[in-house]
Amino acid sequence: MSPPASDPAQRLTELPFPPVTKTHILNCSYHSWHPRYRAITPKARLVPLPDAFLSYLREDGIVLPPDNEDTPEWSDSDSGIFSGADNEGDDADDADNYDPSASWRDTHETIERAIDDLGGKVAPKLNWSAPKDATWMAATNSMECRTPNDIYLLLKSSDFVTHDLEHAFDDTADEDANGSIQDPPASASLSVPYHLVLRKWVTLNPSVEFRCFVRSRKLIALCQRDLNHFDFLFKMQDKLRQTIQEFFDVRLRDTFPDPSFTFDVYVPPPHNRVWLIDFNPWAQRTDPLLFSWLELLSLPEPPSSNVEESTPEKSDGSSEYEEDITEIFRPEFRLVRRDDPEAYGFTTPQYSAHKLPKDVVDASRGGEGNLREFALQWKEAQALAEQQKAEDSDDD
Ligand SMILES: Nc1ncnc2c1ncn2[C@@H]1O[C@H](COP(=O)(O)OP(=O)(O)OP(=O)(O)O)[C@@H](O)[C@H]1O
Repeated sequence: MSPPASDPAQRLTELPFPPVTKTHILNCSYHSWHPRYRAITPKARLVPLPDAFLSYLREDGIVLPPDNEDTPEWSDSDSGIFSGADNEGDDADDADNYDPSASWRDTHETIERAIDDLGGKVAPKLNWSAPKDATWMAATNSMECRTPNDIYLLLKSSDFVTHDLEHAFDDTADEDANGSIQDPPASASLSVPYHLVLRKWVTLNPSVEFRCFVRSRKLIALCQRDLNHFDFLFKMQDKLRQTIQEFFDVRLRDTFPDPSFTFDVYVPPPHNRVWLIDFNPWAQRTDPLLFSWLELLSLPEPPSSNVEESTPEKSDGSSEYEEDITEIFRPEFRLVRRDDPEAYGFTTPQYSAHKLPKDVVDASRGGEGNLREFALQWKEAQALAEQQKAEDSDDD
């Protein structure tokens, strides 16, 4: 679940969302739904996270535990981002001895074992969000992680993960014992059972990832997740829609705790098996991709039986042509057409708002290593500026 995309036009409109509660958000947390849907998700391990690990994630700067097997690929104590095993000089002696994982060693070891169990390569996420916005920090330029340190680097660099940690219950209401809506208690975020989700790494083809929208237990719409044009999808649109509809009817419609939600799926060739990737709440914070929330809230709903009730009757009460004139509701399935990317204004890469300003990146050209180092320093400068601002406002 990424932080809400800013859509000023939509923010100006009061959207008629039903209240979103803490329970709705928790129902979409991987640790809540995974036990029920384990058989239809890619193989994964969940590691419960102790407070000490959460404090580590929340700390400024990126200090990685000593990596005893390899020399760390990059280290720079001046940038505030380094591996504890690779520093020289007086100041660095302290860093040499410093192991941030000392207070959560068990967790570190559990993560190591889980990576092994999953074949040596994993895609990490927290309860709701994957660090998709931080892949530029990784040597692989992807979310593929082979060591615990690969995972910590991605998690600590990601704004999406920070959103899970600090803002999971933003804009939610809570129900009291009588079922009426209240403001959430200030300490709400303390009660999240945080988990690290490690999914066995599979090379997914982004063209066959889809987001599906469910209102009142009816699948009303679906669309691509990757916003590029893929010609071949148009030929198989009906088959994909039918496969996903059947998957929803059999697996999710009556089992997900909320009546309205979104889910993401992967439908690899030959497109007759569906993998569940994720759930998101029926809320403005979920990216509606090729739809707008206003559309999703007002799209017509299918009749309950999926059958048009107005079949004319013969005098004996039967309806001879019922089969022929029955209308089957089909959820609206949007694909990106050839000219859409420009028309919709999404030619900029996804998540770019969470990366660095283009000028800054351009100015730092000169090899991937330099760019990464420059980016790290830039992040640290930003953190220092924030800290200075906070101190200045305290002085006032
Ligand atoms: N097992 C896996 N191996 C490799 N890549 C994966 C795996 N599972 C998911 N991915 C990729 O990671 C992407 C993000 O995963 P996921 O949807 O769980 O993250 P998210 O943060 O919840 O996303 P959103 O905010 O869009 O809901 C997926 O679109 C998919 O491309």
